[in-house]
Amino acid sequence: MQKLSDLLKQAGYTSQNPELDGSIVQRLTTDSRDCRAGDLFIGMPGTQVDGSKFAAQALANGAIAAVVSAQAELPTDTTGLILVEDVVVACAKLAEAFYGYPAQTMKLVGVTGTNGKTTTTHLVEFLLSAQFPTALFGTLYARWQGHVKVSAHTTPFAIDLQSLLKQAADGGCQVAVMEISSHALAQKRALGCPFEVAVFTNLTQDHLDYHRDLEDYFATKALLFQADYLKGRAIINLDDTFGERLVGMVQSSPVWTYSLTNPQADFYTENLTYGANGVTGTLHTPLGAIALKSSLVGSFNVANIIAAIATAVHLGVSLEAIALQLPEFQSVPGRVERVQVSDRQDVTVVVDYAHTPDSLENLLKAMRPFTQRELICMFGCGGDRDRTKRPLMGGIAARLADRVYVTSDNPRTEDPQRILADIMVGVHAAIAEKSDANAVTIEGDRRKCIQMAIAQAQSGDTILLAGKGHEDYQILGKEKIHFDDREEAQAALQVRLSSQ
Ligand SMILES: CC(=O)N[C@H]1[C@@H](OP(=O)(O)OP(=O)(O)OC[C@H]2O[C@@H](n3ccc(=O)[nH]c3=O)[C@H](O)[C@@H]2O)O[C@H](CO)[C@@H](O)[C@@H]1O[C@H](C)C(=O)N[C@@H](C)C(=O)N[C@H](CCC(=O)O)C(=O)O
Ligand SMILES: Nc1ncnc2c1ncn2[C@@H]1O[C@H](COP(=O)(O)OP(=O)(O)OP(=O)(O)O)[C@@H](O)[C@H]1O
Ligand SMILES: N[C@H](CCC[C@H](N)C(=O)O)C(=O)O
Ligand SMILES: [Mg+2]
Repeated sequence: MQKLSDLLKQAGYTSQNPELDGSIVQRLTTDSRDCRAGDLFIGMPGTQVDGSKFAAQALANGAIAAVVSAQAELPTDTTGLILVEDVVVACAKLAEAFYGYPAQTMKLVGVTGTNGKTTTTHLVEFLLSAQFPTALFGTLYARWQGHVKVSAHTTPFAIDLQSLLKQAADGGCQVAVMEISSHALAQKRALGCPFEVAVFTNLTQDHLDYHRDLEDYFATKALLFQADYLKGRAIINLDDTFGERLVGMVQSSPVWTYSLTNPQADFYTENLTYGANGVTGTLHTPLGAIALKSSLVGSFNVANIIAAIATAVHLGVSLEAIALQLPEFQSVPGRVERVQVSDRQDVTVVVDYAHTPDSLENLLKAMRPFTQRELICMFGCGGDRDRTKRPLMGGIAARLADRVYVTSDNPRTEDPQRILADIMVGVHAAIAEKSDANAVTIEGDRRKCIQMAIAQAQSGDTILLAGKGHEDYQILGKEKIHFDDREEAQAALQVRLSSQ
């Protein structure tokens, strides 16, 4: 809680309503519908509407004042309005001032990239925790020192982010590791956060509903590596072509590169051996080599591991401690998560969050060597999201799996049939290229589809249920219902067992 005039001054703004200067700000909010007495409303620009339009409603609901864009259409009576040039910047500045600049008391690690953020941040949290109390913010949850809050977004909005940082700092955390989405960078959710480490995992197609094209998506991700955000070291994947480009773009910070194979990189691996139960090999680092052993499956996870190790090394964790700890890391919920209900189970079922062409391809390739008989892929694509990735995912599934089940993911407000049809364009094109046409089943009801895929499988098959991973809901229209691939798979496996 702060006096309005003090808060504005700290954030770098001048008071425009002397009669309100003494008012005590109890909360910051960006939703006029949720305003109450003691709130300072911030009218954010959105994809649907400009929040500045709702200043009058916010004030009527009890807000002390409303921060709005100086460019917005203003009412004749401007009582209670605070005009700023850039509301998004103002929101970030007010949020950090309101919560007392919590990021200044911790070391921040930001992980960006299309795939691997959640996995890498979990690995970083795990490797650091023995030495530093560490907070983790990401797609699944914000957690620190025994507190867990389920996330609504991969990167919290500025006000929530600063509030979480404050709670983590008050809880004694010395490090906060967070996923930084491209949406977050575009919307300046983490503006003002000084990152000691910024990690770039990779960039492949996604989010082209939000970004103009891949170059625009890349330019947005690259913002995290500029001096505004990055105060310490950049850690960049040299195996990714955008990563290679990014190395040349980082001007003001030292860079460490990593690679699975390239000895030019600062961190690279050798002699990797993949098994159904994980991977072993050697990791070369600027401080010497260590033995690598992890239960994570797939070469993409080795990339995540190297990125996490480089981060831990930069923050001062010894190579010995890392080599000792790493084999103990179990898994991340919903990432290559096996569903096992009985020793008698004769098929392998894996739930995974692959929801981009690149992740689906990597996952299918990673599962193939451990598939005794056929590799079966069930997936769908989210509605109100990048439509152009759908046929690409259809093509990948049809080419790399023996049998494909196309179903719904989160249709949101789109017609589910249209999403299935978009996917099928890619499936058909891939099948046309091949003489041995794969079996393809289309079933829009995800529950039924999981039941069919598991019931129809043969002993020794691997069934991949992709796209929703940890999600315990399905979004149909504007409604959110409980739905969990893991629970559905367990039930279907029980039915299969009882009929054997
Ligand atoms: C694209 C995007 O990020 N959209 C977010 C944005 O919605 P919007 O731009 O459509 O908002 P809007 O409806 O135009 O409203 C503009 C402003 O007016 C305010 N308003 C609106 C109506 C009203 O009566 N009163 C009022 O005050 C709203 O609270 C808002 O602040 O602002 C909304 C509320 O502030 C967010 O809920 C919404 O996130 C939506 C739910 C979302 O799904 N975002 C996803 C795409 C996202 O951010 N994903 C990333 C990346 C995930 C990944 O890595 O794959 C993430 O970090 O999670
Ligand atoms: N480094 C990687 N490269 C490519 N694919 C990966 C990588 N790491 C994980 N994957 C695949 O991508 C899926 C999502 O991984 P993860 O949740 O770690 O990514 P994310 O970047 O956090 O995704 P989101 O943008 O949805 O938050 C995994 O389930 C796996 O199939
Ligand atoms: N953070 C991603 C998650 C996608 C998960 C998938 N299940 C879907 O709903 O498309 C997004 O908002 O695009
Ligand atoms: Mg994530």
